[in-house]
Amino acid sequence: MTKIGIFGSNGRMGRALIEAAQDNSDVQLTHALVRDGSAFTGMDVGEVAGIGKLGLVTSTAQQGTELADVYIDFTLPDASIQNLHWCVENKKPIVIGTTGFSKAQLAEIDKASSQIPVVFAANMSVGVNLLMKLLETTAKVMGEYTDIEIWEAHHRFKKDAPSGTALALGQVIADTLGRDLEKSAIYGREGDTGERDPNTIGFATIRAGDIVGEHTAMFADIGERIEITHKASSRLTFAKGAVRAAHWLANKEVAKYDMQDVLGLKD
Ligand SMILES: NC(=O)C1=CN([C@@H]2O[C@H](COP(=O)(O)OP(=O)(O)OC[C@H]3O[C@@H](n4cnc5c(N)ncnc54)[C@H](OP(=O)(O)O)[C@@H]3O)[C@@H](O)[C@H]2O)C=CC1
Ligand SMILES: O=C(O)C1=N[C@H](C(=O)O)C[C@H](O)C1
Repeated sequence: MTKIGIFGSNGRMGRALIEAAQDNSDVQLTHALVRDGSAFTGMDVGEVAGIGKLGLVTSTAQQGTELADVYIDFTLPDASIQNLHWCVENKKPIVIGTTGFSKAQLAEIDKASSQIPVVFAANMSVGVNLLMKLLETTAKVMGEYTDIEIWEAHHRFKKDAPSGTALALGQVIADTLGRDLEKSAIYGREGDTGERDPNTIGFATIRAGDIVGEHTAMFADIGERIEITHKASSRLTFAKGAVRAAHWLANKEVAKYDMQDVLGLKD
């Protein structure tokens, strides 16, 4: 049994993680954190998640360092880095699902991964991680001569764009084709753009209503195109993946892992 802690327990993902932990018999939720001074401090976690009382109340990072074996963080980049430092100080493995990190923050995650085990993935669903494998194959077969476009849609509350998943999909394609994503990426188009440069990878973003998360990668030629799409209809799919990752990470060596490692999808 892995004892897990959740940062940002009152967030959209925090609440889904509480529910997912309840549904997984390999783990026990023993530490549910909220930010210092949060109005949610001291509330029953089940009531925070809307699933009825569970007999555990939320607390802050200061209120215990031995309360869980592995921590899960889906917050915002600055908070995530703060939580990562707390895990390094307390030698706790961490699963990070937050997106939108700056380059400097990504370097901090790399550095922390030489001190504690870290799973870091922009998307914890099985479907998106399988989609990444399909993209490798598609890019190998069609990537050199097709126009590659990635688009994503998310709810109105999302703060970062393009989504971490869209960027990760672009990275898989760029790596497979031996391209530098920073040089190939086009983030939206407007005005007199001229004809399409065949070496670019285009990104488009939709933010609307309560869309949980949708991603499509398109490889378009004259005469045919392939579109590979993933649609998430519940945050529980990400949360279940993250809880599975936390249990998997409990006894792993110090290193940086991703969901492909957790799911055994690496060649
Ligand atoms: N990897 C994956 O599979 C997925 C990743 N995500 C990513 O997870 C992240 C969170 O998404 P979501 O749950 O929708 O976001 P929410 O805004 O609903 O939740 C954010 C949480 O972070 C807390 N938080 C924010 N700032 C701070 C801070 N400075 N100090 C302490 N706590 C803080 C909030 O607390 P408070 O309410 O007090 O501000 C809240 O609990 C995003 O980056 C999103 O892209 C989302 C889904 C799947
Ligand atoms: O903010 C979200 O909600 C999501 N964010 C992740 C991302 O940026 O890729 C994953 C998922 O699509 C939901």
